[in-house]
Amino acid sequence: MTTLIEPGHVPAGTGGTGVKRIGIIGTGIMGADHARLLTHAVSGAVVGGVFDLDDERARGVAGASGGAEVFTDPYALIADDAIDAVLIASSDATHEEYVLACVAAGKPVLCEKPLAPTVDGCARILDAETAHGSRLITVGFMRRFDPGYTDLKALLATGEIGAPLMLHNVHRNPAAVPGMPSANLITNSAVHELDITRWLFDDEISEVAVHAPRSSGNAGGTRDPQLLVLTTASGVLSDVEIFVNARYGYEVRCELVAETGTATLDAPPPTSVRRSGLHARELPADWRPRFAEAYRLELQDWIDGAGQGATAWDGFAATFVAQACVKALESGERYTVEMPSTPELYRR
Ligand SMILES: NC(=O)c1ccc[n+]([C@@H]2O[C@H](COP(=O)([O-])OP(=O)(O)OC[C@H]3O[C@@H](n4cnc5c(N)ncnc54)[C@H](O)[C@@H]3O)[C@@H](O)[C@H]2O)c1
Ligand SMILES: O[C@H]1[C@H](O)[C@@H](O)[C@H](O)[C@@H](O)[C@H]1O
Repeated sequence: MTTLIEPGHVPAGTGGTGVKRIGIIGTGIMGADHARLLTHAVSGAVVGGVFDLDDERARGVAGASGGAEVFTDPYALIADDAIDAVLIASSDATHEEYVLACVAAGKPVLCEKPLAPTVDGCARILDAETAHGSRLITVGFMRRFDPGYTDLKALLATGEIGAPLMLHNVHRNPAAVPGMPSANLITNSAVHELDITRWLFDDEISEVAVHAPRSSGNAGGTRDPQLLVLTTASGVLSDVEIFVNARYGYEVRCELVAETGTATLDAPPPTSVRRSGLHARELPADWRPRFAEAYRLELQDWIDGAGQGATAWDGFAATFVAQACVKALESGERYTVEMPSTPELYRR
């Protein structure tokens, strides 16, 4: 039986060892990567159990994690007393049912972003957690732990470059599934920038517009790229270029413009190569190398119960803004975002 935990903390492990046994649901790219980090790079945790609809994947990750139990029923994993906390890394649309089951079992859960792809789904999760009465849910907005973004936030707090005015974000993936719904660029990818904008400025997004040029010939009918223009309640403008078929590599960067200075977040690898008339740096193929340290810090924070991760409210808020952006994309109009007031549970 799990004791009351606050906020989103993983409880002390069973057996008095202090080591927490984590159950992972979804052992694809992210589930496997989190399992690797929990096993080799995070202290105080082991992978205790895994479940995936694809049994072979689950077995592979269990083997690589030192022989974790392979469950055939995800709800049995959640209910198992030997599992102290659950990490959900299955596909977006499945998050809600698993998070709700974790809350019903009183079990801490780290859910990959988005908390749920729809506002209704996020609202049902908020209702369940607020009825439970304490925070169990952490959402995997790992950029909050990325050293580049935390430097930007610390710099703003010093006042050295004055008050923020604009944030220009670039978010590019090499390739997406052909014909992917255009809304996914917002709900699955740009949702990171929606969260980072709220977190960096400690401000709500109050208005959104989305522009799309002609789509790339590589996008298979998806509206790609897109340009989101977000305005915060205090009047900061955050624009997001999201381009998921950029082909050349994975890249996330931004420039913060403030009243007396600017700051650029780039994450070039430390080594550059000069040859054949080129001066080049390699770009990663996906998010794992780019945000490796952020994932490690996010997991360590969760295991330690330090509570710096995004809450279910942050997950709700990001999806709430994402939904307004989807409407803006579809209609070509601007939308005012009327965020509901923050429930008491998340005001502390
Ligand atoms: N924070 C980040 O930077 C980041 C990066 C990539 C993906 N993600 C998120 O992580 C999640 C997983 O993404 P991925 O890239 O690993 O995808 P993936 O397709 O590689 O893996 C998803 C896995 O979930 C399994 N699955 C599907 N439905 C399931 C169900 N009902 N129950 C259990 N397992 C199920 C699939 O078999 C697959 O193995 C997604 O929600 C995605 O948005 C987050
Ligand atoms: O699911 C992934 C993940 O969230 C990455 O962090 C993001 O950069 C990608 O665009 C998205 O497709």
